[in-house]
Amino acid sequence: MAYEFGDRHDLVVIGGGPGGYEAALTGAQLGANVTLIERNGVGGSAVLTDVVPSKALIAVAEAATQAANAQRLGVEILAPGTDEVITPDYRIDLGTVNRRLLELARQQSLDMAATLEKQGVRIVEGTGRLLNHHAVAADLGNGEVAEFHADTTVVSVGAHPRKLPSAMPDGERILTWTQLYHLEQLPEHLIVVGSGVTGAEFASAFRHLGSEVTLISSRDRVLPGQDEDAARVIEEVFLREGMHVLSKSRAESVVREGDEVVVTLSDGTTVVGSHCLMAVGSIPNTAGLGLEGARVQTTANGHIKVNRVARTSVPEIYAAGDCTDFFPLASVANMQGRTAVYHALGDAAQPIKLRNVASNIFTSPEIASVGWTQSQIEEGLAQGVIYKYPLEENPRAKMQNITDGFVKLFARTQSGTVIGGVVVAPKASELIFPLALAVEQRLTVDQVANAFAVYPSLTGAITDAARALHMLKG
Ligand SMILES: Cc1cc2nc3c(=O)[nH]c(=O)nc-3n(C[C@H](O)[C@H](O)[C@H](O)COP(=O)(O)OP(=O)(O)OC[C@H]3O[C@@H](n4cnc5c(N)ncnc54)[C@H](O)[C@@H]3O)c2cc1C
Ligand SMILES: NC(=O)c1ccc[n+]([C@@H]2O[C@H](COP(=O)([O-])OP(=O)(O)OC[C@H]3O[C@@H](n4cnc5c(N)ncnc54)[C@H](O)[C@@H]3O)[C@@H](O)[C@H]2O)c1
Repeated sequence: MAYEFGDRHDLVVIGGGPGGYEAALTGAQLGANVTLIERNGVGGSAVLTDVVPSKALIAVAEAATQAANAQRLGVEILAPGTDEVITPDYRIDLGTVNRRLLELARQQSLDMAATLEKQGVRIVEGTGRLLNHHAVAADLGNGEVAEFHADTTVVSVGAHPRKLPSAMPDGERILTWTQLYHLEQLPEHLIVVGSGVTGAEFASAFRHLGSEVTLISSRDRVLPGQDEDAARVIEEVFLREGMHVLSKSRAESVVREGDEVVVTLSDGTTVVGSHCLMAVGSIPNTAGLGLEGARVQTTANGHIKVNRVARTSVPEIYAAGDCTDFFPLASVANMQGRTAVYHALGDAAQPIKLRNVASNIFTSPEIASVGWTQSQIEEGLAQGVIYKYPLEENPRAKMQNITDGFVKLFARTQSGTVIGGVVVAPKASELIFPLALAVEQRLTVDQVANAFAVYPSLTGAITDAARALHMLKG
């Protein structure tokens, strides 16, 4: 039957992570006929191996350190039935912890699949690939292939851990982050190769869980590309907590020798541990997708090029998430998936402003940021002034014995409009939202300062920083 413009729109989504899930849900809500092809589980790597289990593991690490924090505030812990003050020891049963994390992830994946099905989305278990700009195939296993007509296709296939040929993971002692959740026992000595966000988060978590940790950083400091003051705070905390941080050290090879792993650095020195986590970046899952045949353009690294409404070089094909050349965050994947479908189906699509994306690094303390960065301001890419307010001056922080961290605010010279900020604090992920709102809504430092912050509260540090920038408008 000939297709008539205005017929029910066939939307096919390949990949059910944050990008694909949101695209499918939005499509169903807008009345499209939606098919989602997913090969592993709805929720994607974000739910099954990346965000959900890692943040749940970090919650365990935080719980493990609470007794020590309480002691610093003067809480005495007594041996049962005595007045003897003891320093409590703790042990992590990693097998039990991991089973809980995987179950949490599995359940969330099932809940998300159920939500999609309730909205009328057809979920196809299989591996999707583009046939052309109006047709998608799903390999269902056993040689079976299903084909779908697509008025619009959204490709949201994510990425997988990068592996170095000289440091191949064996799933037992040399691991990618997706393999950590099968460990039964806490690594005695975990060597983390790569000090980007993934490496820093796991190094912090495993140190708090009780492992000896060595972090191998190829740059001169951890968290390259992040706010320098923030990275300095984290590195100081890591060192204070007994982590070994090797900077300007590139891992050339990682090999297993019995129950040990040996990491050889580029200067020839070796580091020996019980386990090694490879956190050296990700590769987009775009090989074999039929992109070239469909004339979808990619970058040299295989990321799909998209514009601000997530459209690719082919107007009927959109792409969202880690397989694109945008910022690899679950929140961005979500926004791209939604925006793509709004745009394709003729609803009001807001082009995505990457500058306004709030992000957080779940180390301890956390680092949250939004907007322009200090280095961009210093390079003259944005006109702004910078104010840094140390948390140790904040009354609530003093009460809670928080000594590390700060709130940093960036405001446009003259107008005083908030253009960015960084928060380094426990739960910085919760504190960044007022700054994200200020950046999105172009609030001035005076408007932020005039809002009431609860006294005493850590958000008071945000209004105090905004107040300190008041003179800008003068
Ligand atoms: C350790 C770690 C922690 C992270 N923590 C955070 C965090 O705290 N906050 C945050 O915002 N971001 C975080 N991220 C980033 C986040 O995980 C990604 O940005 C997010 O998963 C991207 O979503 P996506 O939909 O693009 O891809 P994914 O979540 O990877 O989903 C893609 C899906 O596509 C499927 N697929 C692939 N190819 C095909 C095919 N051909 N056919 C059918 N299905 C296919 C896969 O099975 C997968 O289910 C973290 C990343 C890592 C590695
Ligand atoms: N909390 C979060 O939101 C969160 C958490 C994890 C990841 N992510 C997302 O994933 C993205 C990627 O982060 P990532 O840390 O996985 O990858 P990355 O590419 O940012 O970092 C990998 C690091 O490994 C280093 N490296 C590579 N080879 C090495 C070697 N042989 N020896 C030593 N170091 C080596 C690189 O120089 C780099 O600094 C982030 O930008 C972020 O968007 C987000």
